[in-house]
Amino acid sequence: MAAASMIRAPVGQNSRLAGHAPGRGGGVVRCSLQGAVVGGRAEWQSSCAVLSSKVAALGAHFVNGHVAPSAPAPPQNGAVLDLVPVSSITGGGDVARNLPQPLRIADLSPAPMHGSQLRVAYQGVPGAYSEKAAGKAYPGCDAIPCDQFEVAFQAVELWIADRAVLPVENSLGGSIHRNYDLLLRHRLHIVGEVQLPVHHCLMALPGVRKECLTRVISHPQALAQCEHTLTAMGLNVVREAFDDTAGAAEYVAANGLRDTAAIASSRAAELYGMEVLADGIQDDCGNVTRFVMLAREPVVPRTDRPFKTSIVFAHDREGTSVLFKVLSAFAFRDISLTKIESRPHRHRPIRLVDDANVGTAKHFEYMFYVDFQASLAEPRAQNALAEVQEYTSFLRVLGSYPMDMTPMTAGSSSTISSSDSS
Ligand SMILES: O=C(O)C(=O)C[C@]1(C(=O)O)C=C[C@@H](O)C=C1
Repeated sequence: MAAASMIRAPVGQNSRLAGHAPGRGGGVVRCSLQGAVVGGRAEWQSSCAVLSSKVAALGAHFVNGHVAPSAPAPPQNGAVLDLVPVSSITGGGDVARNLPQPLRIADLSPAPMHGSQLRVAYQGVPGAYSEKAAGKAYPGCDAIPCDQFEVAFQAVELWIADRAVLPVENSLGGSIHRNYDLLLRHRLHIVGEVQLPVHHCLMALPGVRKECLTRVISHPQALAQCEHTLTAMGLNVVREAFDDTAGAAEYVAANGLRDTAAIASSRAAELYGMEVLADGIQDDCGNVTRFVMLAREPVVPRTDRPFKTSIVFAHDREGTSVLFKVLSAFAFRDISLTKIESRPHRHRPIRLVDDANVGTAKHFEYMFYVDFQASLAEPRAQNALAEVQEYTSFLRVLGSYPMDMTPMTAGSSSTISSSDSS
């Protein structure tokens, strides 16, 4: 897995603060499920095309109450697409270099060609757990570091990367809310999941003793995952949030901070010349983070292996019975839920589109995210979703993808195979 130079957010969006900051406004369309849940590969593909053309045609987000362009920018010549050099066609020259270059079949392919290296965006710097997750999800990939979660989404949307691998939940620290919000705001598809055992080290500059430390910096999730152990170690240190674990190690090393330790992976310690003061400081040895793989195109759901489907929905009716009804639609069909998450959404209108393609902005108190264990190719899942659609005002399928069957135990190193067939 080759390391690439980091993709940063534009000036003004960048920060070295933790990446779990509240998001900004965005909008989402209501996509008709009728087309999306029918069986068969051809129908599935054509319904995806319908959904994406609907999204493209709508082409607007509500941002802070205003309509803003939302369609992802097309790939830019040279910067993103690997085009044939003009000089090889024309013999060179300044004029020729400025001319638009012809698209090739490979440029139109939604997935990289066989044998080419998949570019996978992750948040953090080399040595971050997300980089390791990218390598586990796509062995041999070209992992592209991004300074924020949102930049990883944009890298895929702008064709700078083919996939993004982003953390969504940890067995100790819980959900990574920022990524739930971003899943709704962006239009990428979940095409797989990967579970990564997370083993933290406390590290400092070589020669620094624990007693000299006044501060520990790391990603907020990592700090949360080590909270009890840090206290039990008797360290008199303030905890400070940083963008990512490996970035914290790099920061201590680059600034020669002898009063500050970082919590990060042993690979980060090696990469940035740090000394490990304590190994395995997570509060539970079964500490596991679940990552999702994102792509511009969905995978075709199958029934020959265990699949999971992720949805997000909202309702505008009074009372709690809607949630009860939605959950019962799965329970009656014996479909297990693996995750339920709710996110407040009062201040961000969602754009709903009716059958006549007329859009209206709607405010919902909460967005509900549900993962269930079934493939969208299964009739019981299609029926459950058709029923859910009746109870809700907004429903979107985030993805139907192969489950990572790796047991949730630390130290397990089995590799998942994604049927993200690219
Ligand atoms: O900071 C990193 O190394 C990350 O990859 C991020 C992250 C997260 O967001 O949860 C990933 C895995 C661990 O749970 C801790 C941090």
